[in-house]
Amino acid sequence: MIISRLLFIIFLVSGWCSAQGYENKADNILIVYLSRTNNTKVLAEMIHENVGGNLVALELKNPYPQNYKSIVAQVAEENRTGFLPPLKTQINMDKYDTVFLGFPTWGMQLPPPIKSFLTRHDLKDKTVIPFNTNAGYGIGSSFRTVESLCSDCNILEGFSVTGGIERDGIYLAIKGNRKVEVKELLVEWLEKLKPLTIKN
Ligand SMILES: Cc1cc2nc3c(=O)[nH]c(=O)nc-3n(C[C@H](O)[C@H](O)[C@H](O)COP(=O)(O)O)c2cc1C
Repeated sequence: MIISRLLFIIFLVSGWCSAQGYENKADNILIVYLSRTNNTKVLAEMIHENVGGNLVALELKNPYPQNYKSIVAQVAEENRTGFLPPLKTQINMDKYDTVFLGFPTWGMQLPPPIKSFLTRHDLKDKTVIPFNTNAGYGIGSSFRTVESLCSDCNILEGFSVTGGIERDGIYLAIKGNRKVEVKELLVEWLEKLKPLTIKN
């Protein structure tokens, strides 16, 4: 009796997985993201729920200051000088062929740690899919910079939504009804990508 119930559960779960359509590729999918106030992290987790794969938060050797004005000033200086902050997170890219790359907009640009990631990891010939949250001012030059730092990657259509407004004390904004709304948009986007990311 217990065994037949167990078999039934396995049957249901495997049916659900194949309905997602990503099951063959899950081991080859990396979802890597930078997030300070967790909005981008929520998107990363939603993508992970839908496509599986490995979920990795990028960490820095020297974390940014907590204070908003201090981080804004530091990021502006890093962007000005082209400084690439060293990463604590090192990823062996060999086993991945699809990389979901998540980041907030910082100073209307790609955050320096993502520039570090793209510069210090070999993503040649991999499929790269950017996703982003911002305070309502959009992606700025961030997606274009992904393209230029990853010119030998196959970059697919990215996804971007409004997240928090740290400047005004609004930190995690993708929660409650807003989370439900964002999830619908995100699933719609993933459905469009599916034929491009699954190779049989
Ligand atoms: C240093 C810094 C710079 C930012 N610059 C911008 C910006 O130029 N445009 C914008 O729309 N939002 C900007 N933001 C807001 C974040 O993009 C937004 O809050 C995002 O949702 C944060 O994502 P997270 O919660 O994953 O860290 C900035 C935030 C920080 C900390």
